[in-house]
Amino acid sequence: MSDSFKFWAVIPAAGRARRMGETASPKQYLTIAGRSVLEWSLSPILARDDCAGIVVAIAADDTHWSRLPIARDPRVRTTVGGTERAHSVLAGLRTLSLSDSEFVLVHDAARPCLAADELSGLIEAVRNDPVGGLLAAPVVDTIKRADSEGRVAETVSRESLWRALTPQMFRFGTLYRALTAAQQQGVAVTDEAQAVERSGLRPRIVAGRTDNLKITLPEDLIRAERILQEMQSSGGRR
Ligand SMILES: Nc1ccn([C@@H]2O[C@H](COP(=O)(O)OP(=O)(O)OP(=O)(O)O)[C@@H](O)[C@H]2O)c(=O)n1
Ligand SMILES: C[C@](O)(CO)[C@H](O)COP(=O)(O)O
Repeated sequence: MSDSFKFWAVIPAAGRARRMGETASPKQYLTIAGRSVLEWSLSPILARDDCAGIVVAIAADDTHWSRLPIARDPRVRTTVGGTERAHSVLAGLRTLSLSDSEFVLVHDAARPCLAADELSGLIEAVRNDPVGGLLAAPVVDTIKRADSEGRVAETVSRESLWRALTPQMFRFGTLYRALTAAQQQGVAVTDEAQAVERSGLRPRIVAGRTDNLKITLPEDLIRAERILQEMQSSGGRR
């Protein structure tokens, strides 16, 4: 019997990339290893048969998206994002007509190095989970909290600390209600899991790859390009 599991993806791509400084275009549209960051981020998701479709939340004044070849893919639609990442994700959810139990996967447009095996790992670990979950990487550095003078206030135990990555995958009803509640309460959640945690649930942590980096600062572009070139030379998205 064929597996009927399907998920929709929401891709927040409406950011202004302020931490990148002056660039030719917002970071999600910069070209690395021959393709835009955004197209790299979408490609492992579009390569899956269980992806029912993708909603990309773009800025209201975005002039880049329509020039990308992927904009002509019938499985990909766009909507206008919001002032915060969480608002852009919620805008994407609002375009979907899904039952509460259907899954939605959220992946940053600024994470182009997502590997196929890592994506599969999340989906297989979460598709039967009652809450949902996220890719994350264990914290391996010693963590310091700084004081107002830029000196060490304390060393924070890294025991059981993880860095949240994306994708993060939750059932539509759980995520929609959690993000709506956070917005109504004026709470700026920085990932989907935080909103779900605020609703009293505990998302599953799934170990992701440390090279699933988010392009945030200029030096991240070079790192991401090297990772993608290594992926290509080793025969595709691992
Ligand atoms: N209002 C926003 C803010 C961010 N994002 C998206 O969320 C992802 C992660 O956000 P981040 O790395 O912070 O991107 P920016 O907000 O663009 O970066 P900055 O904070 O440096 O401006 C990115 O794909 C970004 O496009 C979004 O869709 N809508
Ligand atoms: C969602 C995220 O990528 C998980 O680490 C991160 O929280 C996004 O933060 P940003 O400040 O919106 O980039």
